[in-house]
Amino acid sequence: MKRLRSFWNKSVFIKALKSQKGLIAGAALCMIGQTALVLLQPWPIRAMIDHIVTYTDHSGHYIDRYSLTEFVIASIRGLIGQSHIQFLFKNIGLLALIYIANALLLFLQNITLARVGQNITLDLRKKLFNHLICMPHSFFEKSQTGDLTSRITHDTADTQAMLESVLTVLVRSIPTIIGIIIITFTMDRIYASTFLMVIPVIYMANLQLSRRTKKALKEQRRVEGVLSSTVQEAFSYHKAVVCLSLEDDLVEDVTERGRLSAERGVQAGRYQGILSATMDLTMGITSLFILFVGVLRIIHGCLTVGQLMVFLSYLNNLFKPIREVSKFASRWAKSTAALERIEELFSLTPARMQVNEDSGAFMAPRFRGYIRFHNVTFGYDPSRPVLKDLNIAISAGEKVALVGDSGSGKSTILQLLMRLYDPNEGMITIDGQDIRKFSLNSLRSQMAVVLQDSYIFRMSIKENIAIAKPGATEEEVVAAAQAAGAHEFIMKLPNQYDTILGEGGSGLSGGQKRRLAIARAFLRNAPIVLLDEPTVGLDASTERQVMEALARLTGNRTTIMVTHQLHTVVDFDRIIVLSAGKVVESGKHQDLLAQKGLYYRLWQAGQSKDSHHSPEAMMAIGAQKVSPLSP
Ligand SMILES: Nc1ncnc2c1ncn2[C@@H]1O[C@H](COP(=O)(O)OP(=O)(O)OP(=O)(O)O)[C@@H](O)[C@H]1O
Repeated sequence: MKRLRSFWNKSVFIKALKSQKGLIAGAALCMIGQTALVLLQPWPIRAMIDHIVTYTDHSGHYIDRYSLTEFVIASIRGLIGQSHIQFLFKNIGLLALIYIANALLLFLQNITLARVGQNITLDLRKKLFNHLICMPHSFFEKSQTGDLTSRITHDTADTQAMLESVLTVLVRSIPTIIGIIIITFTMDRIYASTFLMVIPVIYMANLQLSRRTKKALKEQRRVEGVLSSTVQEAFSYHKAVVCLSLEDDLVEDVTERGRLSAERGVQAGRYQGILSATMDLTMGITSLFILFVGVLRIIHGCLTVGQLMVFLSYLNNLFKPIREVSKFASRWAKSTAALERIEELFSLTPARMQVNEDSGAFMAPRFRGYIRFHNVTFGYDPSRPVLKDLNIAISAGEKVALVGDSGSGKSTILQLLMRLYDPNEGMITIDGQDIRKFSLNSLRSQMAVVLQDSYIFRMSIKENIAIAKPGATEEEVVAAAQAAGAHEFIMKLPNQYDTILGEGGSGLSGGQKRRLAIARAFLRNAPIVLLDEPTVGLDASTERQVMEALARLTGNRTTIMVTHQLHTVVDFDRIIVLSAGKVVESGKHQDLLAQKGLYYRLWQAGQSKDSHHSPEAMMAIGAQKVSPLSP
């Protein structure tokens, strides 16, 4: 009960439902109306039949008396004047009204349910995406993107079925079945008992066959899921497929899975065929049974012919609600499974993932760029700190390199500065103000970031650059590309700035992608520049071009660059050397080399890869010429 109450109060789905209560009530009213009409429907028929049986001569003598014209005239007279066939018009009119009202209610119910379903799906998708996109990167590293996508697209849509089946069963099917039972019992208790016997027969036949059909369909979907992953993988890794000559194997694999899927499809089709044939047969046999017992009841004088018609009509109307009830369990299971998968994601908000904006957060003023880490301790898992009691001060306009062993916490420092995470202890300030006081947007928009992966989206070059500054003009985009040294290669592309880039920037070289990222950073015109391995993986000449562009970008902005390529930062104002989350050395390149500590060893290790930059040689020639990032 407690769990249910907590679900009721906290569930995102229930909240979405509550926001649609007006429309849901509307759909429920339509269903209630339909239930009443289904129960009413046989009564005019009963009235007509009993009237005919009681008052009409059905010996057959009069059949030849009327010609067609006389028949039409007599009917019209009956309609306009007092006549014994008035009852016919009255009841047929009533039936017509029932059918029209039923059609109208069905139409209203369908459009209302479609609207509610779509609103709920939209609401869930929006909230879920919003929730997930704010998760830290580590979450996506651990999750399967395909699974997350499926939860946002399919599971949110499956919850629609839940609402529809609950409403249908509670408001239409069960009340219809109960209504029919009550009415038939008030008419003829004995006959109604035989009538009651057929309900479990229809229910069980339906349940058994739907289960088997569902199982076959589920198996088919599973095989198709594997098939689509294989196809997706083959297309995504097409280059590897060609290089490893995997085409024939893949064709065989896809054909085999396709064959399995087709087999399951045929099996499901067979069950569906058996299901509908069995349902038709059950319906026929139960109708015969009801007819047989009904005629006996008439012969015994316990029932009128009209009442028998009511029973037969109700029997006909019983099949649909029973079918709906028997399908309910499986629909409910499917929808609740989808809902659980959605709620599971919403519940993923451990404290360490939360970077909340203070209620009193304000727009940060334009930064000068004085950054300080005050006794910062942080761990992705707080019990295992990555940074320990870290103190760093970076003056406005200073260029600082963060170097050190792999895993020493360099990139984490940048992430804390961008507030992707908050320190477990200590504080980070910019221009003397705790960064938690600023609104996240005003903080992050004052940082230009260039990472080793340039994150090129599937859109035009122009749009790819302009995302750094919403509303940027074409002139601004071109100026940023020029400053980043990207303009020349862009102009050589077939559609220049309008060239649509492939997924992940396919079609561009690593250096070109990096320059697009720098163009974005230029456009942002931020006082703080954060660079995380911006030249990794580039050849010497491309690296030089990228470093030249970066030198223009950093200008007199506060710059923090994380790198393992020490020769790119030799002329930085300061190099901070980290080891196991602590600052172990700090100073200029030459001084650090002279200390012969960790930096010296890292430098040496780097030089063994590139003999041109031996420490001695560097000390001799001076760093100034090596790095284009010289002020
Ligand atoms: N999202 C994360 N979740 C959990 N642990 C993480 C996460 N990101 C990094 N770490 C861990 O934190 C430590 C520091 O990582 P960080 O990326 O800051 O180091 P780094 O010095 O930049 O390393 P590298 O030079 O290899 O890029 C590493 O042990 C890493 O495994």
